[in-house]
Amino acid sequence: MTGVGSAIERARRGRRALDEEHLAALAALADRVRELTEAVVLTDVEIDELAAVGEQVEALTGRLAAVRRDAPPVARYGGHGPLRHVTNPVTGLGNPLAPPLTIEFTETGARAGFTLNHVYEGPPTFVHGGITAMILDQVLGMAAASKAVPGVTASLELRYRRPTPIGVPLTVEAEVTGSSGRRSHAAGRILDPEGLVTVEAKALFIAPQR
Ligand SMILES: CCCCC/C=C\C/C=C\C/C=C\C/C=C\CCCC(=O)SCCNC(=O)CCNC(=O)[C@H](O)C(C)(C)COP(=O)(O)OP(=O)(O)OC[C@H]1O[C@@H](n2cnc3c(N)ncnc32)[C@H](O)[C@@H]1OP(=O)(O)O
Repeated sequence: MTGVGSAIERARRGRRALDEEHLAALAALADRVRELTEAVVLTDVEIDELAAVGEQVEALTGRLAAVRRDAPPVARYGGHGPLRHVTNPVTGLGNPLAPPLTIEFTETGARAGFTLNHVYEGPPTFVHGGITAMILDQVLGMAAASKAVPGVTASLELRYRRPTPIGVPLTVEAEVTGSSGRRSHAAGRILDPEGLVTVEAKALFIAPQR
């Protein structure tokens, strides 16, 4: 087999799957690290305390790195379903970088509610545009995968209509707008608490040739 699609399949199958108990423990650790990251971004402690905490964090990193995988793990849906990517940077419960988003599938696509803290700030009080792009890429991709053909992002077009606020409940929604052969088209948006669109997106996903 050649091509990106088969390479993704092979890489996922070659990874050791976590059981549900192990995944829950990893997710709990990732939550604590999310709290740590927000605390780092907002801390106002003295310089000596910054250095002291840094030393403790370095020691904790050493404990985790003591037994290391070559690549992130996967897990099975519900413990025995298909393999899922548990460290995805948007949805991964096991990735502290991920907000994380819990995506639900709708009749026409996918949606999720989420709130972003100051870790994701770009312009003061607003979400960084690269973060909203990443979220839209993922949710449009999952809409396409669930309603049309799973594929990699070939193009992503964004229109930032108004700033996306930090610290308030946001919604992201996406729907499939067409598909043919290996190609799926999707459209979506991020909405603020008043239902106003902050970012609009259109994307093309292409199933890699095997
Ligand atoms: C078992 C297979 C699984 C495969 C799916 C893999 C993953 C998806 C799995 C689950 C999905 C679930 C949810 C999440 C999904 C997505 C969220 C985030 C995804 C990413 O974060 S993903 C990383 C960023 N992404 C890349 O890293 C892509 C790099 N890139 C490539 O891997 C190639 O570039 C590729 C494969 C895109 C095309 O390669 P290729 O060799 O197959 O292309 P080819 O030339 O044959 O084009 C075929 C037809 O598409 C037209 N076409 C091509 N490109 C176009 C473009 N940009 N605009 C308009 N049309 C375009 C041509 O014009 C032609 O059209 P025509 O057939 O009519 O001539």
